Amino acid sequence: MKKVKIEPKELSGEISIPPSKSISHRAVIAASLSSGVSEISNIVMSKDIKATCEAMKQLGAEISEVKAENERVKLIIKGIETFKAPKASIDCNESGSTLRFMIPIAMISNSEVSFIGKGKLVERPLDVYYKIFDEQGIHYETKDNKLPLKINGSLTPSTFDMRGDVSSQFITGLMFVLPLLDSDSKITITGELESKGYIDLTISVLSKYGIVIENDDYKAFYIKGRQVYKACDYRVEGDFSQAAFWLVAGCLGEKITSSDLNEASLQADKEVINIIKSMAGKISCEDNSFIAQKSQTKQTVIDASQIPDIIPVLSVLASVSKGTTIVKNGARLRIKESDRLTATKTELNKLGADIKEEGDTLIIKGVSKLRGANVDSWNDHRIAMAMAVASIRCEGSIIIDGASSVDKSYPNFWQDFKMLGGDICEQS
Ligand SMILES: O=C(O)C1=C[C@@H](OP(=O)(O)O)[C@@H](O)[C@H](O)C1
Ligand SMILES: C=C(OP(=O)(O)O)C(=O)O
Repeated sequence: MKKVKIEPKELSGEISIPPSKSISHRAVIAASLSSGVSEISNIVMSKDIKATCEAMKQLGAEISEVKAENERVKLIIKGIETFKAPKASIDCNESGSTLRFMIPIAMISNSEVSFIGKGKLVERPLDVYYKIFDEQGIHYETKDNKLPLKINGSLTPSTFDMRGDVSSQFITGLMFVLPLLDSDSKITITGELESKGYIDLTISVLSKYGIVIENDDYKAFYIKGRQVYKACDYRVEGDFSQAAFWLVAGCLGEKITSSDLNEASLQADKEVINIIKSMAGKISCEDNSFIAQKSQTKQTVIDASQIPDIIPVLSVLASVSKGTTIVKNGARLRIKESDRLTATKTELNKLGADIKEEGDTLIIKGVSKLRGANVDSWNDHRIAMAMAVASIRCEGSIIIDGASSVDKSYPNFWQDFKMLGGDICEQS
């Protein structure tokens, strides 16, 4: 689907939130590294999760899909017995998580491995790994620091000094493999660790598979070598990054209930609840469902450093809230599927929002209404979905180009939008 045209309408109803993409990646990898068979239920085979499954299969995991309800599947994963050398390049498509997680894992095969990808992934930074390869004398080839990347060598247990402000995905990547090395390792973080919640998720999923990582206040992580992954059945909980779209939609329109979320979740983007409440958004919680209702919201200050994925949709809410909202510490938003600071500002301003970018800060002055216009997703799923939510408050129809970018994480997004009453039609 290239373009969608949306006629402004308030949405309402109940939505079963799709499973967490971040947890799905981690569960698929941990099960693939385990001895024995694991069942991972409540998975959506979005493009990113498919890329991770294909990568683990290339290394020797056996993964089969059992159809469950709606678009969800259960994966039966027989863990890798002997690591295989990948026969072809590992295609990470547009998934930063897949690339940063798979690099150290594929190196266990101790053969030459190569990585390819598409879109902005080709240029998303990998320097944190290149520094480690240089320190450990690992041979790698890349042109202008872009994919494709070839690596020949394996990691040695060590103390790894890693920057905390580029992407937490490098730290998660090492956490998958350091337990398998033949002696102990330590990761020390230089600077402040951003996206901490994603590290909590990694440690939590790994612990279910028998792996222990000691966290010394996010400044250092101690990882014993010679640990063994043990197969474990796992049901993936709902995704707060995706729920954010419907929670904002509920505050802009009518009542929307987002179900299948875990009230006690470790997901960083659960913070969306506190942020919307701080903006006077009406959100209540009942039995792991969150109910959002039409609200007159007001300005706030949002620190983007721990929650980069929910900034586009929170900017939609801020655009039609009273007062001026500040989104600060957004530097890492520029190295996602798009430059999310510029994309959010540019596309929402086309709809009549009043957003300025100053350094890595967005200054969002609330306006009383938005207007219809043609906007672009910048091939970023989170921009496409944020624009769809913005349509609720537009005074004319909006056309979103690059609508199929949602397939990266939420292939059923447009069906769900329609199910809640959205008036959309596909355009060629
Ligand atoms: O580990 C993960 O699952 C993720 C970590 C975050 O990235 P950064 O650590 O690069 O901010 C987040 O933006 C991404 O969507 C998923
Ligand atoms: C940035 C994202 O994912 P990734 O880094 O895995 O591409 C995302 O899902 O918004």
